[in-house]
Amino acid sequence: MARMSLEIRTLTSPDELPAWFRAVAVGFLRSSEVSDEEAASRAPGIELARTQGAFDGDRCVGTFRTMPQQLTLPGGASLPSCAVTNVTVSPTHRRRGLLSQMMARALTAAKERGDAMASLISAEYPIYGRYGFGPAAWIAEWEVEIARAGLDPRHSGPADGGSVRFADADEVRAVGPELYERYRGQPHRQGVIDRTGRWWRQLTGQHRYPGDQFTMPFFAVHRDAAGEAQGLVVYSVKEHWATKLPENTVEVSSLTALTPAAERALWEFVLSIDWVARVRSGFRAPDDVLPLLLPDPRAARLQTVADFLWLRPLDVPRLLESRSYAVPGTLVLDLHDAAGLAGGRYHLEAGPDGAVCEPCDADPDLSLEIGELGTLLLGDESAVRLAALGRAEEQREGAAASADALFRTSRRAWCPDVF
Ligand SMILES: CC(=O)SCCNC(=O)CCNC(=O)[C@H](O)C(C)(C)COP(=O)(O)OP(=O)(O)OC[C@H]1O[C@@H](n2cnc3c(N)ncnc32)[C@H](O)[C@@H]1OP(=O)(O)O
Repeated sequence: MARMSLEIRTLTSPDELPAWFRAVAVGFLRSSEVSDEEAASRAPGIELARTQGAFDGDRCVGTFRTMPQQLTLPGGASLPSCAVTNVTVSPTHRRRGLLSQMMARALTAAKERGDAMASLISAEYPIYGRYGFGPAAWIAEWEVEIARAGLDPRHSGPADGGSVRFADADEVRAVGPELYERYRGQPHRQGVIDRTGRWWRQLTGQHRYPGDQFTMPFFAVHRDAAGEAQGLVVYSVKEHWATKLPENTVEVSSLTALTPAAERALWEFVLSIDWVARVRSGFRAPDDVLPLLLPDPRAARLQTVADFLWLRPLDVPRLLESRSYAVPGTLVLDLHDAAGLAGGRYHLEAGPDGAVCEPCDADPDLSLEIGELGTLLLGDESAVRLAALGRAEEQREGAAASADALFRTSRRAWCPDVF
């Protein structure tokens, strides 16, 4: 049998994109065909220099792409992350190391570029741990049965004296991006990522792919008493009538609120629409307040809890110096990184006023794989739990609890967007 000649390389010409998009569609089991028209409409979102293909002769059998991303850390600062997406290897070429090679190239490039970390949303749990990624933020989804929730349909409107009004696509494009920028800079928004102009154009139907089934969603903006936009909810309605009884479902795709009053007002709004029997929350932070806004929280039934955002540290001092810490403390971390990108021993001196993290030779307090630091970075996992699981090793008794005192956050990390 002739041996295959497999080549992995960065795409060099937009002419290669149609075959590359077809390979993505095949890898994701979507279709074996992507029209040239659709490929052309997807091409402007792609940075060729960050797009890899695996080729068997002239056939594209593997895909891997990265994008620039800003990712918020505890405290509200954000750092550049190398966002990984469109990872596929054709079923005919799997388990021969193609992904491993594309990942190694992408992480090396990200490190050289100065990205502090890499991020992705993992299709399956077991794929990315081997490359130094760890699950850093989880999602939860609820379905609220309105009849059981006990809400008073005569509720008196937003607690801040503001209003909730529908907005059209133009208003959303005018108000949404700035509102969201303020949102992702708030102190407890760790895990939130930036949204591009293209993201907003897609949301509002200004940018559509040929063949997409787009229906304009409903947009409602909450403004406070001074008229300042403080929140935006985006939802669609799944229609169902059961012999003259309305059984419609509101499906929230995004709810962003800058204040607790706006958050409450927008949830109460979507929970009080006539003809609606159920509200699906969409993917939210696992500690979202939604159930507790209901007189009967059990009316919010949990549908999904799952890992979502995975992080791979690339620049440990920058990551640990850029996040916030509620209490003062010091910790020496011994980080193992088989890829040689971010491992080593680091001394962290942290506190509410800032942190210094430097390479050192001191005796370590805690030893762990680099991916476990990805898991701890946003404060969503306990080092004590990782130690109990054998995923972190205490070199000093009590070090895991000290790490938790430093790293854990009062609100849970959340990434609102799929990328
Ligand atoms: C960010 C995103 O885009 S997530 C989307 C990921 N893509 C998909 O899930 C689409 C369907 N799957 C695929 O296309 C491929 O199977 C991929 C991309 C997941 C893996 O590609 P491959 O080229 O087969 O991976 P590769 O051969 O480099 O695997 C390296 C190691 O990871 C393991 N591995 C790869 N995929 C998986 C998996 N899905 N589950 C468990 N282990 C896996 C391999 O067994 C191998 O282990 P080994 O080194 O101990 O032998």
